[in-house]
Amino acid sequence: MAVIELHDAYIMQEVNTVLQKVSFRLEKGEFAYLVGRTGSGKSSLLKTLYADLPLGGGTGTVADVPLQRLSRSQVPQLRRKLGIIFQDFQLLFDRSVADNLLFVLNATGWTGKARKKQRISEVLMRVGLANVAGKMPHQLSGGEQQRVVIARALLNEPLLLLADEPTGNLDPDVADSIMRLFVEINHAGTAVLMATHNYPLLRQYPQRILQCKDGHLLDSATANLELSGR
Ligand SMILES: Nc1ncnc2c1ncn2[C@@H]1O[C@H](COP(=O)(O)OP(=O)(O)OP(=O)(O)O)[C@@H](O)[C@H]1O
Repeated sequence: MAVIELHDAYIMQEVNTVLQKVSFRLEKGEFAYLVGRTGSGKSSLLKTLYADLPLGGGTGTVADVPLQRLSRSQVPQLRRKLGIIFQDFQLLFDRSVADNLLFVLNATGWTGKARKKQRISEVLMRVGLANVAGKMPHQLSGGEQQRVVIARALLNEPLLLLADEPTGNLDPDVADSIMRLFVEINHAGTAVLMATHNYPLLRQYPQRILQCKDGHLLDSATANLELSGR
């Protein structure tokens, strides 16, 4: 079963085509990196997959939701099936870690105080942060904050995690531990598509690679990629 299936898809920023004729499938439980020089279209592709940008042409399905002609009301339905780890989705700094997570549970229709509390401890435990629920985000290190962002993405047991540079701005040891967390989550059955510039991690944890290049998406599953430089 595919969690992402694009066929001749056009990835657009307003009237400009960023990527053309993009076709690939990501299967349930699969892991793939998304690489490419700065400005090559990685974020635009991810944004199209979670319906922040409209599909410019072709067809696409993410977690069984068709992307073409998606109505506003279907966007939350799609996003509930995804975990999104993106610069645009940072923690709310005016409330505690638990309240950040609660905010998402409330927005996605969870009910029952005890159930919500239970789910919050489960996801924090899952990312190795059992004791931070009452802390404010600014009391945490960058790596801990990123773990909370990952915990938040796991709240609704997503089929697919979309991550944009989740190890950016972290020192190498912390980046490595975040990467191991992604591998663990993936082994538990969640598909992962991760945009990254972190070539050492890519070599250390080899996986399928999708590369944005010259307006096209290349796939290590079907082509030899040249990955020198950014
Ligand atoms: N909000 C926007 N409006 C118009 N054009 C945009 C917008 N965001 C990005 N673009 C353009 O779309 C193209 C692809 O950008 P995108 O952010 O997808 O690249 P990227 O591969 O994610 O880059 P980076 O590695 O720097 O994050 C670039 O030419 C960029 O200038």
